[in-house]
Amino acid sequence: DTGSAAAVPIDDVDIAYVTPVTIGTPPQTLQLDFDTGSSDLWVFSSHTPASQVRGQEIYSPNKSSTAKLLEGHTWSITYGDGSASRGNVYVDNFTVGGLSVAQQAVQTAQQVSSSFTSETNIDGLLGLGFSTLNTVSPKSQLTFFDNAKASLDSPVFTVDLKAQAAGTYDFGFIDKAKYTGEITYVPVNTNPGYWTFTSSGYAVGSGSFSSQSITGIADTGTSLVYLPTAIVTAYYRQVSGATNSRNYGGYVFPCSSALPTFTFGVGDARFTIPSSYISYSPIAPGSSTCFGGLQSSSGLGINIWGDVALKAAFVVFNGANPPTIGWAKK
Ligand SMILES: CSC[C@H](NC(=O)[C@H](Cc1ccccc1)OC(=O)N1CCC(N)CC1)C(=O)N[C@@H](CC1CCCCC1)[C@@H](O)Cn1ccccc1=O
Repeated sequence: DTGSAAAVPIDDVDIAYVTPVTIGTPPQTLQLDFDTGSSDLWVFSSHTPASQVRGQEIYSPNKSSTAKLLEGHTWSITYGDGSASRGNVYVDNFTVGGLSVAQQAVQTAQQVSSSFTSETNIDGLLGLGFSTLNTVSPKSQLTFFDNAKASLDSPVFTVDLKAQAAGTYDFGFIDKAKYTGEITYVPVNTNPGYWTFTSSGYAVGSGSFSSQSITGIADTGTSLVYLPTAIVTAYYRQVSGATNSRNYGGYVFPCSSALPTFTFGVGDARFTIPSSYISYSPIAPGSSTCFGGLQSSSGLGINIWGDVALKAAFVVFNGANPPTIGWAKK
C-alpha cells in the first residue's frame, strides 16, 4: 500500500501544517498536525468540553459504527511549548490519503490547554515519532505509521513541506519527482523516541562551512530551528540591529535588516535555508520588529530542526531496521 496527503500551512508564516484524515464509519474528516516530535494521535472530540472548542472539527465515536472504547485506557501529554491535552482512547478505522488502518488507537480529548483551544485550525495531532513515546496507559498504543508499516510497499514516509504552499506527506514510497540529486541518508538514534540524527556542520551566509557534529531531532511539529547558542549568535552577529530579547523570548531584529542564509550539512550534502524563512514574522501584526526563525536551543536541552529547516529539503523518514533519515534538495 501507499498513501499521499497534503500538508497545508495554517497561517501566513507557516507556524504549522495540517493534513486531512478520515476517522470511523461513516468517515469523519479532521485536519491534524502531523508531528514527528511526538507519538500520540489525539483529536478534539464529542468528549471535549464545549468551552474548550472554538470551531475545531470534532470526532464523535458514538456516530461511528466501527468505534470501540479501549476500556480503562487514558492518556495525557505536555509538549515543549507547554501546551497539553488528555483524555480517553477508542480504536476505529483511520485513513490518510488513501492509506487505511483498521484498528487505529484514536485518543479523544477530554481536556485541552488554552493554546489548543485558540488554535482553531488544528483539530488534533498525529504523532510520527517512535511508539515508545506514546502516553496511553496502562497499554501504550502504536502510531499510524507503525500500524501501517507492514502493509506499506516500503517502510518509509516522506515529508515535503513548502513555504506558503501545500506540500505532501507520502507513505510507503519515495516520489522521485519531489527532489533533485541524491538522497543523503544518516543514522537515527531512536533512544529518546524522536528522529534524532547528527548534522555535519553549518555556514552563515557565504561564510566558510564549520564542520562539527550537531545532534538534533527532525521535528515537523516545531515551527522554528533551535540550535546551540554559539551557532545562533554567530548567525545574528551578521544581522544589524539583532538582539536576543528576553521580552520576546528570542532573537529579534529590524524587519528591514538584510539576513544571511543559513546552511547546514547532512553528511557531505549541504542544505541552505533561504533568508526569507529566517525572517520568520513580525512580533505583532504590522510591527517593524521581526522574530527570527533560528533560535537558541539552550533552554530546550535538545536541538530541533523544525519546519523552517524542513521546508528547505525533501526528507525521508525510513522506518526500516535500523531506522535512518534521508535528506535531499528539491
Ligand atoms: C521547541 S518545542 C516547541 C514546539 N511548539 C512550536 O513550535 C509551536 C507550534 C505551534 C504554535 C502555535 C500554533 C500551532 C503550532 O510554535 C512555537 O512555539 N513558536 C512558533 C511561533 C513563534 N512566534 C514562537 C515559537 C512544540 O512543542 N512542538 C511539539 C508539537 C507541537 C505542540 C503544539 C501544537 C502543535 C504541535 C513537539 O514537536 C515538540 N516536542 C519535541 C520533542 C519532544 C517533546 C516535544 O514536545
